[in-house]
Amino acid sequence: MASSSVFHPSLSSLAAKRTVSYPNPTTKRHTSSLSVTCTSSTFDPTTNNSSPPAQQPPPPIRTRAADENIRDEARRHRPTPHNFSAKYVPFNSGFASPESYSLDEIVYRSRSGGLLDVQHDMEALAKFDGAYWRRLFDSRVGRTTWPYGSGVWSKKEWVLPEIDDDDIVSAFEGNSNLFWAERFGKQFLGMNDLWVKHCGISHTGSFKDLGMTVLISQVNRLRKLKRPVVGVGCASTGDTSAALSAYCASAGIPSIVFLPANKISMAQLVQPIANGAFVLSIDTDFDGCMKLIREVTAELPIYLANSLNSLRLEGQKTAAIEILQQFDWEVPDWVIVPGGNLGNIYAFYKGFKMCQELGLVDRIPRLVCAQAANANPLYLYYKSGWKDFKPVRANTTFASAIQIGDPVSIDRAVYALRNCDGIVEEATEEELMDAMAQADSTGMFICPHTGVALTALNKLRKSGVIGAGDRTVVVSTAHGLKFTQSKIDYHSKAIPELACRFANPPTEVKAEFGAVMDVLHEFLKSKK
Ligand SMILES: Cc1ncc(COP(=O)(O)O)c(C=O)c1O
Ligand SMILES: N[C@@H](CCOP(=O)(O)O)C(=O)O
Repeated sequence: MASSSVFHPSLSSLAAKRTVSYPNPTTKRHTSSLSVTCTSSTFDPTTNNSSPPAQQPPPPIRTRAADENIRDEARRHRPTPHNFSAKYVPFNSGFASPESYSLDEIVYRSRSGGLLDVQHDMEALAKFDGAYWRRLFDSRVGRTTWPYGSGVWSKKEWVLPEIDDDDIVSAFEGNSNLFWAERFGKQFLGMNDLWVKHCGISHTGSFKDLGMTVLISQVNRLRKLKRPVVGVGCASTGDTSAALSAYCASAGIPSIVFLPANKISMAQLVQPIANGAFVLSIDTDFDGCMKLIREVTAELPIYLANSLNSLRLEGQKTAAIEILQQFDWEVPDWVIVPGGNLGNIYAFYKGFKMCQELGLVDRIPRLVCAQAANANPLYLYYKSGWKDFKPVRANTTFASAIQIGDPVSIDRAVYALRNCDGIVEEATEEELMDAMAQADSTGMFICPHTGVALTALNKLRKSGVIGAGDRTVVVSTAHGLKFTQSKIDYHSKAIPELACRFANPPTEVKAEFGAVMDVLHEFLKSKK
């Protein structure tokens, strides 16, 4: 169903609401938003030490001279050398794999044409116990120290351990709020412990910033090493392109974005334009753009920024670590993620799994991947018992950023879901738009993709798979303000195929006291 472009003039003033972060006062388990338990942001691990200093008090907070910037300050405080390292290996083959590549190589696929993964030297990381890592990560939250003020780089040892702080390109992304969706949970789902991880409250308004800071930092390093990278390119449904162009612009690196013509929101289109990217509007869908960018990056010195490039997922996985951190390292029962190209569902799995393997937590949550019914190849595969994967032709959906029929990370997603007893659900256009409207009516302002995730939750609650008391996190992947046209269409009842049951159009009234009083009396009566 096409997103109608009918614009109701009197809806143009619909005001955005802000979500807020607050602790859950009613649950037995104590939780908080990112809490700083230590005072230092300079605490760095060293493998020279055989007994990890888990109980050691944090060193004092750094002070910066008035004429010093945070990069200069970081240079002055070079961290202690360590033995942490990471490299590319064929997906699911482990650190000892005979096939591996340095992260300084330009490589996106294994020799057999399969996916790659960034594999960390887990033995080196495991020399420090879980308490140590928890304490280190907690100590860096809420600081402006370069580069740890970023939610991604505050986990640098687990992301790109070997990159020089000086090469990092960061907008201090991450540390997004995790808020208790009290009214939505109670009113619509009978749940008391429902949370939303708002990855859309971010530099460019989506979770893509988490991965892009890593990829562009590595590109920055490659260019300093004189590797042949003239520009960075991606195919996009609107959010990858926004993040790519912003981080490239910040580093002074040319960016090239392939967008499917007329298939992304106006707000998303203007982002790369404003950031100075070379924008190609191509008469195809996302899958067509993805095919083209893969062909082009094989020929030209343009570095591929889509999540086929496993560097991206190293940043995205930090959202999972952050969720655990925000719950004071307690593990939620469920995490629900909307899926399109399917890198993110694997990134969440990887983040949770690393925390388990390195002893920060003792289990991982069950993951749910939620797809739009109009673009549901993973859902169909899941329903076939993982027997028969077929790419689909993705139909138009209001969840336009996940209108993807041939996801590049299909193998990563299946691996993640099978290893966490995961589930795949789908949402029709009516379901996702109604879920978005209901969530907004409780004070959120979510994107349609989050509507897909909430629909999945609703279905799993109704079938009893997710219990009333289960601690559940819905990942909100983009900011609702990027998708206002879909909300305008819904509240104008301008979508012929949908009933728009929860539309709340403005009441038009004459500029007369009596007329205003009449409508207000009616309104107040209806509220009694
Ligand atoms: C807003 C939004 N939500 C969800 C997704 C799905 O993420 P992934 O492609 O990693 O599955 C995307 C991009 O695809 C997106 O832009
Ligand atoms: N929603 C994405 C689609 C591409 O995903 P990627 O993670 O592979 O870059 C977008 O915004 O472009």
